[in-house]
Amino acid sequence: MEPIIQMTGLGRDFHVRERLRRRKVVAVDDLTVGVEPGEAVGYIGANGAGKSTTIKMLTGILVPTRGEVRTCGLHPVRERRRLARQVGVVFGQRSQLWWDLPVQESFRILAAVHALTGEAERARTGELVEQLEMADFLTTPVRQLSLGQRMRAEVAAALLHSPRLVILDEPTIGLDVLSKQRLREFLVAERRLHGTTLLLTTHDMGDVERLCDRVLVIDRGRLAYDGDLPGLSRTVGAERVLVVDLSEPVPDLLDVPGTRHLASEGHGLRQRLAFDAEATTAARVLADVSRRAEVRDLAVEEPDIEDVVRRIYAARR
Ligand SMILES: Nc1ncnc2c1ncn2[C@@H]1O[C@H](COP(=O)(O)OP(=O)(O)OP(=O)(O)O)[C@@H](O)[C@H]1O
Repeated sequence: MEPIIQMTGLGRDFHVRERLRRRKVVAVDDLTVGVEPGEAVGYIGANGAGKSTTIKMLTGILVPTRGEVRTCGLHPVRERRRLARQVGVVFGQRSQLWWDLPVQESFRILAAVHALTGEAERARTGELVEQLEMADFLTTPVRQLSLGQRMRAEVAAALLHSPRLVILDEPTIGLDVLSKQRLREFLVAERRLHGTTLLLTTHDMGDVERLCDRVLVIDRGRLAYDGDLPGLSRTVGAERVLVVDLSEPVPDLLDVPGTRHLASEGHGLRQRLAFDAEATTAARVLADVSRRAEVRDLAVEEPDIEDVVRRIYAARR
């Protein structure tokens, strides 16, 4: 099958004026990545790493300086209108809704733009209204919506024409826990029902954990990692954490080989020990702890993904 996104040696420079000089900023460099139909890909990186620039090239907003890009088999700049029929884009910070119109009017206009009419329009709008729980604010002008409501309306607007590829730039930024959860559940369902391909940039690792089966890390314009989340943790040797509940309070377990004591609660009844999964195992740490105190319960926590990404950047400096 033809990849839905294919970037080959893709690059984009900007020339910025600094006092009297012009300085070249290489925003994206030598990016070669293919995304297959149906994949859900998290595109992550620090501020200024080049995520938005990549998305703008994928959607035809920016012309690349170097290399090639095909989105849905199309040339994004030259075939931008054809591409718009197959791609839905959500920019967390920018709206494609009409500020003074009720939400449902925006949907009607967008449906007309995409030549979606009659029963097809009713069915798709009905599906989105139900799944994104928008019935209560369909007649409310967009400017009066809460952020969570507006984001749901934005996502519905971008997905009204059932695009094959949905690109989301920071879709959950600023949302409360419940709104985030709703939006994520919707995207998971949309993908399951329609085989939609997702590409999302985010600083929220919860988005990546719950939505994506592949992660691309971009660092200063270049691809730093391409694989799954557990692999990302292994690559940087991130620590896991053993949490032990003990039968009686004991002093902090500071000398368990291969571990770092993180914290104690309840005068030492619960202790948290970080360990490097490459250097030792949870079983070995547990055996050592058991020699010092009776363990009533335990849990092993996976690496904190924020920490993982910080380590990737640090390793490349
Ligand atoms: N229009 C522009 N003119 C000049 N420089 C730009 C322009 N757009 C982006 N850049 C520069 O290109 C680099 C990459 O920016 P980009 O917006 O793609 O990063 P990002 O990963 O999306 O960051 P963020 O997470 O902060 O949104 C940065 O150094 C940025 O300052």
